[in-house]
Amino acid sequence: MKKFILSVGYAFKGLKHAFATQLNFRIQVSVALIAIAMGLYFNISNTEWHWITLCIALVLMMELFNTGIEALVDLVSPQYNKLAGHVKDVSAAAVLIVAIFTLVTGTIIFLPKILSLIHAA
Ligand SMILES: Nc1ncnc2c1ncn2[C@@H]1O[C@H](COP(=O)(O)OP(=O)(O)OP(=O)(O)O)[C@@H](O)[C@H]1O
Repeated sequence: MKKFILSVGYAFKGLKHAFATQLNFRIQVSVALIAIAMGLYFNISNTEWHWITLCIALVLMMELFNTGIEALVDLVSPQYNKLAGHVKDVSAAAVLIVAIFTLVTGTIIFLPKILSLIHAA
């Protein structure tokens, strides 16, 4: 049990480190909070909450993996290395894919609600 609590502590240490050092992670957390506020405002359905929370989890998870991979590349290859560059680029591409998926999902869920709010005004 003590080992489990320690592991959770290390995970929170990682979160704190990513938040303190990564501007992108702070932006993504802010966007996630805005999405949650919009979900509450528009009173979205359970299914829509599932999609929104899935997107939030995927984006934050991919950014954390990307941060870890970047740190590992910098550790093992501080000098310019073509392969090291590829590793970072591919890792960044994974974040991009999830970001596009999130943008599409957010648009499908929120755009009709925003438009009907505008029309009702
Ligand atoms: N050691 C390296 N060898 C070759 N190319 C690299 C190396 N380090 C970085 N690059 C290239 O520069 C790009 C940007 O790298 P960088 O480490 O600045 O990442 P970043 O996405 O700007 O991350 P952050 O700003 O969060 O540190 C990489 O995607 C890669 O193309």
